[in-house]
Order: sequence, then structure tokens, then C-alpha cells
Amino acid sequence: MTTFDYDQVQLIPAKCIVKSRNECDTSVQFGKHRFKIPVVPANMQTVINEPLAEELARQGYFYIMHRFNPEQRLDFIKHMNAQGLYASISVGVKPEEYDFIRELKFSGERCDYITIDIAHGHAQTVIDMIQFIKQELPETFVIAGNIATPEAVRDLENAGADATKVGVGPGRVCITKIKTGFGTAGWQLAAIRLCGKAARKPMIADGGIRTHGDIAKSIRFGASMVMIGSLLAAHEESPGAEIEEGGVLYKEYFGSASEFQKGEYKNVEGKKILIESRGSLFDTLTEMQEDLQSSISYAGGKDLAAIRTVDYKVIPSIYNGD
Ligand SMILES: NC(=O)C1=CN([C@@H]2O[C@H](COP(=O)(O)OP(=O)(O)OC[C@H]3O[C@@H](n4cnc5c(N)ncnc54)[C@H](OP(=O)(O)O)[C@@H]3O)[C@@H](O)[C@H]2O)C=CC1
Ligand SMILES: Nc1nc2c(ncn2[C@@H]2O[C@H](COP(=O)(O)O)[C@@H](O)[C@H]2O)c(=O)[nH]1
Repeated sequence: MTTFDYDQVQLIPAKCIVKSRNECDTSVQFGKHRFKIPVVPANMQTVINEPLAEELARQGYFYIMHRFNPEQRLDFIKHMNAQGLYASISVGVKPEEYDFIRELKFSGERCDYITIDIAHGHAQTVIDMIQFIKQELPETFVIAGNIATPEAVRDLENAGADATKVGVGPGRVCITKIKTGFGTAGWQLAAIRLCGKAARKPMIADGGIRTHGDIAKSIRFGASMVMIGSLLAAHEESPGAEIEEGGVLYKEYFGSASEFQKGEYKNVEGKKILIESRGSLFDTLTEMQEDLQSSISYAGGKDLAAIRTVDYKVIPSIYNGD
């Protein structure tokens, strides 16, 4: 099979049927809610926090709160419910997470989305957690990952997952490929294509997005939603620590499996980088939406579905994002 990554694919334009890109609808139905764009900021501690999650929900974007302040999750869900906003959190697979799901059930609070977020998601531990959540909270939309193969998509969907999250090792602060020799780094888009062929439910493409055009490419190869870390980190609203160097303001972006997250150097598969601080996250999201409207017009349609059927060329790597 041909293998390729984002920078080796160009989508081929089809005849435009709109008079203005404003006519192109970038919205996506995901679970019981419809969102402005098929983009979700990564559920990482330097990308999202509770105030940003609330603002994203208010403005019609999808978010997934990270799982690294476990004791705050129930209060967060209660707060979102009290505001009439959807709640979307992450869990792991360790025994205390089962206690949390029980606590959530007995609280009577509504949690719209739960993402099971571990490094190697094609695992019996994940299958068990999917089944437990679906048994205890049948109305909750369960996203499970991260995975890399069609077999994993089938196994997690068959276990009851409502969506899967694909991408092992393509992230900007990921060192899984170096430390273990495994993953989809360098062929993430081809992995999305392979997994997309097996998926019968929505799939999230996670990691490796370096340009706004990569969102359209993910959609072309079967993603319903795209998770983005580095491109959405280091904004005014981003929780990463601010650092000034040579008069330039940077923000930290570190991996969820880095020593900075874990507090120790054990099974580390992530690193920390500094990214120059940019403006408001919401300006970037608006620009992503406008670029996606352009993508839809190049696809010859009026909505995201048009992108799914366009032709494409696999080419030598031509674009480095600069
Ligand atoms: N998308 C990606 O490519 C990756 C993402 N991450 C992110 O890092 C965070 C931490 O993930 P994770 O370390 O899984 O979380 P946890 O430590 O909470 O859970 C993982 C559980 O699975 C066990 N496990 C078995 N094999 C592996 C493996 N290869 N890697 C990790 N755990 C394994 C662990 O046990 P034990 O620790 O004893 O082995 C642990 O009990 C998550 O947010 C995850 O998304 C991390 C790496 C890759
Ligand atoms: N291998 C690792 N992957 C990680 C780690 N922390 C997060 N991630 C994954 O990266 C994406 C974001 O990728 P980006 O290219 O958009 O920056 C994120 O959603 C996770 O799946 C880690 O420590 N190691």
C-alpha cells in the first residue's frame, strides 16, 4: 500500500459551486451536539483548562478536558451542567477511574462525552473501561484511544466505543517513535486512511497537524474530527507557563507522557518545547474555519461532505510549513 503523510498529499480542486466561501458550512455533528468546526484542542495540560473549556463550549466548539486534575472533574461537570453547557472529560484505565465513574453515576450529573485517553489504546484495559462506562452511563458518548490500526478500530467499536481516536506517536512533543520504535509518525495520514476504511463510527485524527490544510486532508481520509495540540497551544488563553527570552514571550507545551507531566523520569515518551506566544485562540479558530470554508469551495461543494470524495495526488514532500 502507498504510505504517505500530510506533507506528501495535495487534494485536487473540483469545480466551485458557491459564489462566496461564506456559503460553505464547516459545522459537524458529533454525538448529540453540532460544532462550528471539526477541530478539538488536545486534552493536554498546556493546551486546555477549565475556563478555556467553558468558553469553547459557549462559543460552539468541541473540547475535551484533560484528566490530570482528577479531583476537579466532578465539580467541573457540575459547573458545566449548571451553566447549561455540555460536559466533556477524560479518564484513564486505572482502578481509581472505576471509582470515579461510579461517583459520577451516583451524583446524577450529566456527562455528555468521556474520552478514554491512554498511550496504547488497543488494550483489554480500554475495552473493559468502555464496557463499564456504557453499562453505568449509557447516555454518555464514549471516545476511546489512542490507536493505530483497523483491528483496533474494530475492537474498540465492537466493545461499545462511540468514536475512536487514531494516532500513536505523530505529535510535535512525542518521542514514542524514538523511545519504542512504534507508531504512526511519518505516516499518520495513511494510518487515518487505513483506520477510516474500517471505522463504522466517527474517528478523530490525533496528532501531526502542522498546517490548517491538514484538517481538510484528515477529513478527506475519513476523520470526523481533528485533535490539535501544538497549533492550538501558546495562545493568550493557553494554560502553559509563560517564559520571556530575549524580549520574546514564549509558552510551554509539554507532552502528557513527559517528565513535566509525570513528575518523574519513568516511561517518558514526551518532551517540552517553547512556542512563541501568539494572539487569541479564538482568532486562530476563526482563521481555521475560514480556511476550511476555502477547502470546501476547492472541493466543489458546500459542506464538509464534499471534501470526502475529492481526488488527490501523493507527491514528494514539498512543504515544510514555513
Ligand atoms: N498519542 C500518543 O502517541 C501518546 C499519547 N500519550 C499520552 O500520555 C498520557 C499518559 O498516557 P499513559 O502513560 O498511557 O497513561 P496511564 O499511565 O494513565 O495509563 C496507561 C496504563 O496502561 C499501562 N500500559 C501498558 N503498556 C503501556 C504503554 N505502552 N504505554 C503506556 N501505558 C502502558 C500502564 O502501566 P505501566 O505504566 O505500569 O506500564 C498504565 O497502567 C495520555 O494522555 C496519553 O494520551 C502518551 C504516549 C503516546
Ligand atoms: N507520544 C506522545 N504523544 C503525546 C504526548 N502528549 C500528547 N501526545 C499526543 O500528541 C497529540 C498532539 O499532537 P500535535 O502534533 O498536534 O502537537 C495529542 O493529542 C496526543 O495524542 C506525549 O507525551 N507523548
